[in-house]
Amino acid sequence: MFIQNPMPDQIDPVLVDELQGVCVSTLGHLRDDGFAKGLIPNRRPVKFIGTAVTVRIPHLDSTAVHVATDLLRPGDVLVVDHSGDTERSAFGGLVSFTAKARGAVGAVIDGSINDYDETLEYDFPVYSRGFSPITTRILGIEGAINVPIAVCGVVVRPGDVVFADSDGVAFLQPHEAVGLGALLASKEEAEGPARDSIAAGGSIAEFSGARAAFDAKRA
Ligand SMILES: O=C([O-])CC(=O)C(=O)O
Ligand SMILES: [Mg+2]
Repeated sequence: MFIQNPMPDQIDPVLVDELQGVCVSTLGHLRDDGFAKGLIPNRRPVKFIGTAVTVRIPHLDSTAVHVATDLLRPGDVLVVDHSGDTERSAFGGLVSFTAKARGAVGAVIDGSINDYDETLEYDFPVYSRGFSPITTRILGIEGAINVPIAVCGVVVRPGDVVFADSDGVAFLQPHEAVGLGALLASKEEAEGPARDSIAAGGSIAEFSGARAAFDAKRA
């Protein structure tokens, strides 16, 4: 059976701009949930922020990936739940070429990819579990587009914010991203004076609070 829900509203371009200026790992200093643990990028440095268009496929059939890829809009990110399969790739050169041609800013595949060199040639950023030369087929068995999916144990809804850079991928609901760029920027800006102080002989442990926390429980 196939499901195709409408394309999600795209995230506010202001949120995209705000998150462009900050690091995913700065969010990782503040929370543990929502990260796609275990995925690697096809290249570094990498940075993309966009709207999740979700796809779930079974192990062997990538029919829904091809259909969804045609629907991508500028600013979208293709996010694929391959139902736990890593032996077969459902994402290769032609899919990345099409995604890029539609204006998508990246892809996040909870599965393997193929045509690795081609993805680089098209300069299309893809996070995945790795690489496989064995691919899916167009079998018309089943798949779902724009439904909630699981990516590395994280629930991703169509329209979620995909926040990716060289350190990894975070998924946020749009309301969680409001004001987040400013919060992360203020945290990063605080490191400027810390660097100046450390360069002059100051202490990272004083800056971070580690010295005080350590001493408070020192045996
Ligand atoms: O077609 C596929 O499913 C994967 C592939 O090789 C491509 O995208 O070029
Ligand atoms: Mg191919």
